[in-house]
Amino acid sequence: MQSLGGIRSWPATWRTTTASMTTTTTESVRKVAQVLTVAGSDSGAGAGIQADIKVCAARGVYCASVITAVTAQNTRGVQSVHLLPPDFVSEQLKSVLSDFEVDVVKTGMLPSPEIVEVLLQNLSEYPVRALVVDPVMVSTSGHVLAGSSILSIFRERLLPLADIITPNVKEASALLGGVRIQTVAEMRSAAKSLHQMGPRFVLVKGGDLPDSSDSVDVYFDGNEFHELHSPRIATRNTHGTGCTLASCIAAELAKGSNMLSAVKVAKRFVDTALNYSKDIVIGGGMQGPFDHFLSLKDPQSYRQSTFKPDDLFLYAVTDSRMNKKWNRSIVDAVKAAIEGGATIIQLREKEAETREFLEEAKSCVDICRSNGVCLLINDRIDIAIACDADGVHVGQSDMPVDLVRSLLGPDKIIGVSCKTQEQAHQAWKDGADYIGSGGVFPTNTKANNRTIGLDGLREICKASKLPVVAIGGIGISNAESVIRIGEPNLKGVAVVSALFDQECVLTQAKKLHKTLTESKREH
Ligand SMILES: Nc1ncnc2c1ncn2[C@@H]1O[C@H](COP(=O)(O)OP(=O)(O)OP(=O)(O)O)[C@@H](O)[C@H]1O
Ligand SMILES: Cc1ncc(CO)c(N)n1
Ligand SMILES: [Mg+2]
Repeated sequence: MQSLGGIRSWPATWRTTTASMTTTTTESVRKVAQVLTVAGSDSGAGAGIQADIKVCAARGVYCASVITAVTAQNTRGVQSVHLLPPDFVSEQLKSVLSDFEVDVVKTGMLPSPEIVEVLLQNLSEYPVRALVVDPVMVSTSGHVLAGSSILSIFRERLLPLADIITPNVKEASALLGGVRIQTVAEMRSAAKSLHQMGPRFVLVKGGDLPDSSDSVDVYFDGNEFHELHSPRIATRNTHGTGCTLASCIAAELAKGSNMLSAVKVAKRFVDTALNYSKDIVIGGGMQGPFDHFLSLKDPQSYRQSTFKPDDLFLYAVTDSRMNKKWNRSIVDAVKAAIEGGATIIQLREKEAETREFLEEAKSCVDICRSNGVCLLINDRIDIAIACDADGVHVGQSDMPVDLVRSLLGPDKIIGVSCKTQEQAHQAWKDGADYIGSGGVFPTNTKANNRTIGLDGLREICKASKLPVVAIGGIGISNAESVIRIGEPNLKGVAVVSALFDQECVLTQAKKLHKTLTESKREH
C-alpha cells in the first residue's frame, strides 16, 4: 500500500469544472475524489454503509460500497445479523477496485476473519492511497457486530496496514486485551499502545467515556498527542457518530487533506450535524439517527464545519508587488505564512494575468487544503470558482454579497470590507460570514483609504452581528493595541506588509502569532 506521505491532491468536488458536451476532438475530464466503504448495512440507515454514503455525499466525495453483512437494526437495537459469504464480499471488492480509481478505503463492520482475509488479499492486489479502519465491534445498544475471533487478524495484519484506526473506548480496550479505559489519561496510554501495533495514526474516540462533560477524542501520531474537545451535546441522536467520523476522515483524505486536518474537520462535522439534529425524532428507541445533509437546510451551520470565526486569528493577505519586490512566488509566500501560523489566507493579486493567477491559485488551494487552512480570493469570483477556493473577500465597490452568494452557492465563505455600522448590518443581511474592518492605522498598501482608528473599529465591532477581523497598518508593534479593545467578536488581525514586505515571511509570521497569542491571553 502506498503511504499517505505521497498523497496527491486535486480540485476535488464535482462542482469544479464542467465537461464540454459538444466538442468531439478534446474531451474534458473531471477527477472526482473517491472513497470505498467496506462495511455492514444498517436497515435503520443511521450507521454502517448508509451513514458512510451520506457523509461522503455531504462532503462532495463519491462513495462506492462493498457490503460485508446485513443487519436488521433500528433505533431500539440490532435484531439480527446476516453475514455475506467471504467469496461474495471478494467479488464486490474486485468489481469496484478493478474499475474505479479509489483513493481511500474505509472499513466498518468486518464480522469474520475470512472477510478480513479477502479484504487484505484485494488490497494487496489493488493498492489505494490510504486505509481508514474503524474497528467496529459492538453497537451502542450492546449487540456484538464482530466478535473476538477477528481480534488476532486485526492486530497482526489489518492494523499494520492502516493509515488511521478510530476505535471507541470499548473497542480500544478489546484490541488491547481488556485494559481499563475510563479517563482521558487512560485513552492516551491506549492510543500509544495501539500505535505500536502498526497504524500510522490512532484516534481513540471518547463519545462513550463515562462522566465527561466534554466529548474528547485523543489523536496520536507516534510522537505527539492532540486532544480534540467539543462540548457533549445532550441528544438521543448519536447512532452512527462513529461511522460518520471515520467516513468523513476518509472523504477529507480523498480530497487531499493531511491526517490531522482531516480528523479536525471530521470532528467538527459530527459536532455540527449532532447539534443541528439534536431534537429531531426518527424511530421510537433510545438511539436515533442524525441528519447528515444540514447543508441543504442550514447552509450557515454547514459552512461553520469548515470555517469558524477563530480562523480569522492571523489572516494573511498576499500582495503581488511585494512578492515581486522580494522575488518570491505567491505559492512560496503562502507556504511560509502557513508554516509560521497563519490561520486563513487571502490571495489579493491586483495586477496578475488571469491565466497565471488561476494556476497559482490552484497550487495555493492544494497547499491550504492539505494544511486545513481556508483560502479566499479577493474580488475575483471567477477565479474562486475556477480554483475551488473556500470563498471570497469583497469590498464595497466589488460585486454585492447577495449576488456573490448566488454565484458561489451555499458552501462558500464570503467576507466583506466594512467601514460603517450600516455596511456591517447590510453584510449580515446579505449572508456574509465575516467582515473586515479598517484601515485601523494609516497604510501604504491601499491608496486613499480612510483610516477609522481603534475607536472606529470598536464601534463597528459593537454593531456587527458577524465576526470581525481588523485590517490596515497592523504589525507586530501595534497588534496588541488592537486586541486590547477587547470586543468579543473581534477575532483577529489581517496583515499584508507585516508578513510579505519582509525578508523572511516565516519569521515574521511566527513573531506575529506569538504577539497575538500573548495579547489575547492578557485581555
Ligand atoms: N453527545 C455527543 N456530543 C458531541 N460529540 C459526540 C457525542 N457523542 C459522540 N460524539 C463524538 O462522535 C464521534 C464518535 O464517537 P463515539 O465514541 O460515539 O463512536 P462510536 O461509539 O464508534 O459511535 P457509534 O454510535 O457509531 O457506534 C467522536 O468524535 C465523539 O467525540
Ligand atoms: C452495520 C453497522 N455498522 C456499524 C455500526 C456501529 O455504529 C452499526 N450500529 N451498524
Ligand atoms: Mg457511541
